[in-house]
Order: sequence, then structure tokens, then C-alpha cells
Amino acid sequence: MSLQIQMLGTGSAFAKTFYNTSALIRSNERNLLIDCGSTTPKSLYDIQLQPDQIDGIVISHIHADHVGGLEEMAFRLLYESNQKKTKLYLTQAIADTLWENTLKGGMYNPEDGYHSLEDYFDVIVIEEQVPVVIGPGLTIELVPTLHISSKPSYSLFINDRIFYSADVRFSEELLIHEVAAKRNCHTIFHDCQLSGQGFIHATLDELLTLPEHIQQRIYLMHYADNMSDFIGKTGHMRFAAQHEIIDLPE
Ligand SMILES: Nc1ccn([C@@H]2O[C@@H]3COP(=O)(O)O[C@H]3[C@H]2O)c(=O)n1
Ligand SMILES: [Zn+2]
Ligand SMILES: [Zn+2]
Repeated sequence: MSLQIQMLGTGSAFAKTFYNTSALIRSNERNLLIDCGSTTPKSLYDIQLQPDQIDGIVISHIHADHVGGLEEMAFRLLYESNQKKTKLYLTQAIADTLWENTLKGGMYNPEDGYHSLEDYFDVIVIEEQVPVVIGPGLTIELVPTLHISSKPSYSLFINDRIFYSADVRFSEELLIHEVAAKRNCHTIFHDCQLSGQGFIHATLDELLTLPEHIQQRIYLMHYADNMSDFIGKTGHMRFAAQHEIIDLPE
């Protein structure tokens, strides 16, 4: 069994030199996409991966840098790949609003029989905080975390031992108690706002308050275009690089 994560993008919502933060989990020939932002299809194109080679997409929350590429993925599967549907893993809270408030504008096409999310995707509604088997050697669990108040938003545990924050505010409780102490995650992918106050994202200054043994497990992602100004200033944490493939212990 092998498990790898390839960062398709490591940029913030407004980054222009990095693609939107999104990752490809590669496990035993299966490809699971975490989020699909507006620039994710171009990143997949760069690594020569076609939409029909993606086995599933899991959605953390509804912001364009995390779901803005779904329309293209669905249309290309439909019109270029023989009406193939990809699996879309999401919670009920996300399913309730993704179609109605984000995708319907471009994708509602009753004339041809396209009325809902299910007409484009093989929708798999998953419970919060319940691990779901994606395939042999791969489980994911979506845990609700705080990003924008009143907007459903999730971080992920992969095989219980890898934490992927998606977009979250800094939380010592989450990182020190849940991720490090309780689950003993060996690898952590965390969003990082490099400067300014972190109203809705964890800032670098906040992450630098974590103990060294936790920082050592952290790859920083979702950073702005001025990332290079911060090389050498991230304590024991590393920047995840775009298209970098990281081998993960299972
Ligand atoms: N209350 C908010 C809401 C949004 N934003 C900015 O918009 C971006 C949407 O994608 P994101 O990756 O969550 O980052 C958000 C902020 O840059 C913000 O700065 N404050
Ligand atoms: Zn984001
Ligand atoms: Zn967001």
C-alpha cells in the first residue's frame, strides 16, 4: 500500500503565482482530490491528469478557491468523457448550498435533464466526524472547524493520522489537543496567512506559537504570492511546494 499527497496548488484565494490550495491524495492507484478551486483544472492539466482520472473529490467549504473548478470538471466529464460522473464527497450542510447557491447558475439545464447536483456528480453525503472508506488503505473524516462564522466548513483527517486544515482560524485546542495529542498525527497541512491579522485564517505568527514537536510536522499551504520573503522565518515548519509529491506513512 502506498500513500502520497501531491499539492496541486498552495496559494491563497487571491494568489496569482500559485494555484488555489488543493491536494491530490494518491493511494493504490486511486486519485482523490481535496477541493477543486477555480485554478485547480489548470494545475491538473499541468501534471497531465484528466478529469476522468480523478476518482473522487472531497469538498471542505464553499469559497471559489475551493469549489470554483467544479463546473469545469463536471462539464468536461459530461461532454468530453462520455457522461462519466465523478464521486463528490460532502456533508449534507455543504450539499444543501453548493448546488443552490454556487453551481446552479451555470449548470441548471432542465431542457437536457440537468436539474441538480446528482445529475452531474455521484454525490456521496458523509456524516461529520465519521471516517469514510474511500478505497483500500484510505479513509477520510470531515470535522467541522471554524473559518467564517455561520458557513459550514471542514478540516480533514486522512487515515486518522494526517491532518489537512483546509481554511481554518488558528485553534490551539484543535492542533495541540485533537491533532497532536489525541490523534498523534504525523503530518499536518495547515493554511497560513503570512502577514496581517488572522480573522478567518491561521497566521504565521499564531502557528509559530506551537511547540516545536508540532511545528516539525507542519507543511504550510494557502499562502500569498510573497511567500519567498518568509523562507527561513517559519520556525520548524516547511512550506509545501506546488506540485510537490510527499510520501506519507499510512
Ligand atoms: N470575512 C472575510 C471573508 C473573505 N475574505 C477573503 O476572501 C477569501 C475567500 O477565500 P479564502 O481562501 O477563505 O480567503 C478569503 C479572504 O482572503 C476575508 O478576508 N474576510
Ligand atoms: Zn481558501
Ligand atoms: Zn475559505
